[in-house]
Amino acid sequence: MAEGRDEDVRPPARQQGGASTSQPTFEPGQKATCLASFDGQQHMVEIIDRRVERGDFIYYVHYTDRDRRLDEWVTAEKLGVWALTPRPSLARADTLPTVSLGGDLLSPTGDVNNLKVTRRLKRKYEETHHLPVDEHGGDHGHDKEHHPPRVKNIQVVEFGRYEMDTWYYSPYPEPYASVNKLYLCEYTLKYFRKKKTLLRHLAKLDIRHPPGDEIYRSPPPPPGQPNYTGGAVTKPPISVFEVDGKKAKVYCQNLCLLSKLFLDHKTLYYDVDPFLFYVMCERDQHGYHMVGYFSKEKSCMEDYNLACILTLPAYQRKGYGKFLIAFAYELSRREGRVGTPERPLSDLGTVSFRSYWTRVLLEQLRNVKGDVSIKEMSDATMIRAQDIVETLQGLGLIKYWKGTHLIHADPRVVQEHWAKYAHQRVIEVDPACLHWQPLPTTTARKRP
Ligand SMILES: CC(=O)SCCNC(=O)CCNC(=O)[C@H](O)C(C)(C)COP(=O)(O)OP(=O)(O)OC[C@H]1O[C@@H](n2cnc3c(N)ncnc32)[C@H](O)[C@@H]1OP(=O)(O)O
Repeated sequence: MAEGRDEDVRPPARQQGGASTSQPTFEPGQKATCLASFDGQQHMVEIIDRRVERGDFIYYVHYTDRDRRLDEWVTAEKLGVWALTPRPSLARADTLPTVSLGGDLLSPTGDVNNLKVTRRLKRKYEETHHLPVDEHGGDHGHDKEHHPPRVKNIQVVEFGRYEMDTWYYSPYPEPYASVNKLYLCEYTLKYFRKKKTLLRHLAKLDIRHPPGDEIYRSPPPPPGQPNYTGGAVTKPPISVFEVDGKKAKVYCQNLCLLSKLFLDHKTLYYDVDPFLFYVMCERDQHGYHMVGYFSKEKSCMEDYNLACILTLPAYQRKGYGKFLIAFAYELSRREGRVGTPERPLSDLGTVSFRSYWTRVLLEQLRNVKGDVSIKEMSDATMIRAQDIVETLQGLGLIKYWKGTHLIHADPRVVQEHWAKYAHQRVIEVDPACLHWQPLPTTTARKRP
């Protein structure tokens, strides 16, 4: 057996920086195990940062098999030394890119015992073992300078009648970036450190909607039905505003700062001129309450019909995300261009688009008589062909034959899949409520 393979990878158990316990200390960048608060189980973590609190270290950890929104500060008692011991799966040649390196084992931090590892091997190892891919490698176009700090700064935002825990770091300017709780105006998206300053701002404010054109307005509830109160009525009155990044620059920049709190891979904050923002609001007697938005490039050489999408956490899992996605495809329909979201998709973005595509395609297949091609499906739904192929592959409704993908929609299989979607709560986009026409060039659009 190669030297070093069986050895535990242990951090130096020494006291540092005034910490007083006998617990081993951990360095930023080190791997450890941690008892996670989200499921009470042990997970592998990377130590991102540490600070001294009441004489002991506390650590900011990233669960390497989970999304960064679960990153958290933990006390040393929750951490354990991560010991690298041989496991059957690690000994398999097909999962070990290091076999060619003289049988030495790549340590979880990416070092091979006394050997140099190529970048490609390190990446392959990280992918095979679901470790975070080296973030300076440019997976999402980030490099060292542009990647934001990884420790969450603002913990809570108050927005309208909701208080929401944040998920990620956002580059709000100082001194706002260092507060625990930020107060936001839900109409202007301006941010405040103190509630009384927000209230003074609201008292002087005479608009109660986003600064753009209301291009979509669903009808009010039928007579006798109470106004939407957050769950009583399945179809809340909804409006969508088109906000131009060039005309309402500060609002759109504030929107990007807010959405960064919930979007890990977002890089756009200040250069908002080339984008239009479609801001979705619930309407009531007090005004228009923003629930989410998506952005779209004014002039896009690719097929992208949506750059970033967000539903604020207080409004998530009510069908608003799929409404926004359907809205983006309705705009594509009016433009006469198929569309697809900009990549990469987040985990929640993937789930939401997959769910939207599946439902729409199953609906098509249920109604179609005889054979249908991918091109016909794409023309009918405005969904890009590649997204159709991948979705139908996942459902087992497509075959690859003589170099071509052929839809093979057995009605029984379609019906089986559809049964899962039939009772879903869907907020439909009503084309009759959308007052929007594209101009021949998408860069300059005339209002209807
Ligand atoms: C191109 C891009 O911008 S990718 C980035 C996407 N945006 C983000 O990740 C920002 C943070 N996330 C969000 O804002 C939201 O989760 C969104 C926009 C992705 C979805 O918004 P929601 O209003 O929750 O969407 P909606 O209620 O329509 O649900 C969509 C699907 O996602 C599922 N879903 C939503 N949240 C969760 C969750 N936390 N866990 C598991 N599934 C979830 C829903 O169950 C639903 O699936 P189903 O149709 O099979 O039941």
